Amino acid sequence: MRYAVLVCGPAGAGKSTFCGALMNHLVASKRTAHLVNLDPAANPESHEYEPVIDIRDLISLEDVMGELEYGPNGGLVYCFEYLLENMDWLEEELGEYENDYLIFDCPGQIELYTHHPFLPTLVRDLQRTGMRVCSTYLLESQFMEDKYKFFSGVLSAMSAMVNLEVPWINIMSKMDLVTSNSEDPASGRNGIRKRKDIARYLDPDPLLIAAPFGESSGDLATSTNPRFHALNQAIVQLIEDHPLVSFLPLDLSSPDSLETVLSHIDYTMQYGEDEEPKEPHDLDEGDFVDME
Ligand SMILES: Nc1nc2c(ncn2[C@@H]2O[C@H](COP(=O)(O)OP(=O)(O)OP(=O)(O)O)[C@@H](O)[C@H]2O)c(=O)[nH]1
Ligand SMILES: [Mg+2]
Repeated sequence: MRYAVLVCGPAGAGKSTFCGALMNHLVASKRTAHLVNLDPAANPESHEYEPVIDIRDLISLEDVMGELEYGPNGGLVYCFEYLLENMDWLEEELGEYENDYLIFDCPGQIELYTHHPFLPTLVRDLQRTGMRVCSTYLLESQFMEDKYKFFSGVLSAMSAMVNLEVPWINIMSKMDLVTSNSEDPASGRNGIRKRKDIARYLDPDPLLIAAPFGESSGDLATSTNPRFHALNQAIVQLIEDHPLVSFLPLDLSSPDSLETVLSHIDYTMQYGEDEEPKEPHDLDEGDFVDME
């Protein structure tokens, strides 16, 4: 059985860093894993591990921009369309990896996750070749500093999730930054200082945007334009009715945190089907203890 873990999320969410950390962790646990780079714009030095398969061997953004005179965004879309037309290239490259765990570092263009057919087509192709696919979606912890930015992140995660129809794990990356913030009483602009506040973001509480929250946030009813109140209310209702998104915290400075995330990934793919299926580590109060 072959396993594919897609690492998705907006630009700069920490996808490539997470891929490297996951590779390190798997190698240290004596498991075979390989990195696949699907980002045509990736800097060759951005990966700690040399990718075994690299979209840049098929097409690179530099060439597209240079030869076809595309701008960076049009160029990226061109690269993915080119890959979709040449999926036999990817299948051939993947053919060498039987019984392996493949980590796909995806590009950070949000369009790819919301409405471009690239990822759904890729997933269907991978599944057709008998791979078990799961996707992770990273949002960085700085999103928690601004409720509106945070909920737009939640909505984009939701949109990507319903678009892809594979087992899905949302990850709040760069949690180490929240820890260092919390040591500084002057920071935590929106009151992300206490454990229970973090919990309201990891398991998004729609009331964060419906009602005033924390001392420093002010009264949202007066701080936002009344024209948006009905929209906010509708978003609150949507998230309340469809609580699809919750986040696993990822703090790369803690090996336990990475292990917890990995155990969830393994569990959703039922990694090692001959073995007893493992329960994922419980995400309990203890996971936040060292964040205080
Ligand atoms: N503090 C902290 N910084 C991180 C962490 N992960 C990534 N970063 C930093 O965030 C920036 C972006 O990280 P990348 O891993 O390149 O993010 P990406 O999602 O691959 O970015 P794109 O491929 O450009 O979309 C880099 O400067 C990293 O050093 C983390 O866990 N903690
Ligand atoms: Mg990257």
